[in-house]
Amino acid sequence: MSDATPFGERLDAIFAAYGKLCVGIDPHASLLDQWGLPDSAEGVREFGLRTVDAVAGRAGIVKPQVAFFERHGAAGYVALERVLAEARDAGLLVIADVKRGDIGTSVEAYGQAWLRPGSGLESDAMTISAYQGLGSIDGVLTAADSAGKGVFVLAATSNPEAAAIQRAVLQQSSRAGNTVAQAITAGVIGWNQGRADAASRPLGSVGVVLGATVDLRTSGIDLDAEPPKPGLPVLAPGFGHQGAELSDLRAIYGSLAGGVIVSESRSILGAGPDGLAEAIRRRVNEVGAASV
Ligand SMILES: O=c1ccn([C@@H]2O[C@H](COP(=O)(O)O)[C@@H](O)[C@H]2O)c(=O)[nH]1
Repeated sequence: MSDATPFGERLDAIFAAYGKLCVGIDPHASLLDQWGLPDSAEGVREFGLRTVDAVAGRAGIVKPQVAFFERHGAAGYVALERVLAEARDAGLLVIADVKRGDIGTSVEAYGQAWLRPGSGLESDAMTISAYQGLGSIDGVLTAADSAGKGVFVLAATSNPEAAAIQRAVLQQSSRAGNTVAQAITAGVIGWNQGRADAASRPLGSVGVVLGATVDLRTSGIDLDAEPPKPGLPVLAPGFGHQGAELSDLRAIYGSLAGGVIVSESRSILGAGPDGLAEAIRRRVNEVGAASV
C-alpha cells in the first residue's frame, strides 16, 4: 500500500493485520534510567530505536511523544528524525504526538514539518489542537488529505483538569449549545463525510483524541448513534498507567468503539528493556479481545 493511500485506509489495514494497539514512545528520564540509558539525545535515540525494534512485527502503530525528544534540543530532534524514519521503514504507522495549534498559516507550517512527504520529521499522522477554532485547522486537514496523511484533533483529553474547558458550552456558531468536545468531534465527522469518495472509505483520515479516562457522555459525545460513515478514528490514551481498563473499552466508547486506537506508553515501556517484546505481544492480544 503506497504512502499516498488515504490514512484512514492505511489505518484500517493496520487494524486488520496487527490490531488496535499503539505503543507510545515516551522516553521519560525514569525509564531511560531503568533501561540503562543516559538522559541525553543519544539515550532517547537508543530508547526509540529499541522500542521500534520491539514493536515491528508485533503491533502496527507507534506514537512518539515529541516532548521527550524536544527536551534535548536540536540533538533531540536529530534523534527523533532517526526514530521516525526507522519506524516508517519498518512498516509501522507513526502518529507524531506534537499537539500543535495556531492561526491557520502557522498551523499549516506545522503540517508541512510533520506531514509533508520528504520532510525530515515526516510522520503518518500528527495530533493538533483546535483551540484557535476549527477553521484554523482547515488548511492542514486539506494538505494532509492530499498527501495521504492523518490528523488527530484534541477533543476530550485524558487529563482530569481538561474537563472544565472541554465541557464548556458554545455560545456562538452553528454548534451553539454543544460542548467544545462535542463540537470538535462533530466537526471532524463532518469533515470526513465531506470528502469526495467518503462513502467508500472504511475510516476517515481525520480522527479525534478522546481519552479513555473521560466520561464521554457528560462531555456531550453521542455514543448511541449509528457509527459514522466513514468510521471515526479515535486516538485513546488513558488505558494502562492512567487507570482506564481495557475491559471497559466498549462501555467507554459505545458506538465509536470500532475506531478506537488503544494508546499506551508507560504501562508497556516499563517492561523494558528485556520484557518489552513480550509485553507488547501480550497487550496486542488483550486489546484484540477487548476491541470490536
Ligand atoms: O489526552 C491525552 C492526549 C495525549 N496523551 C499522551 O499520551 C501518552 C500517555 O502516556 P501513558 O504513559 O500511557 O499515560 C503521553 O505521551 C501523553 O502526552 C495523553 O495522555 N492524554
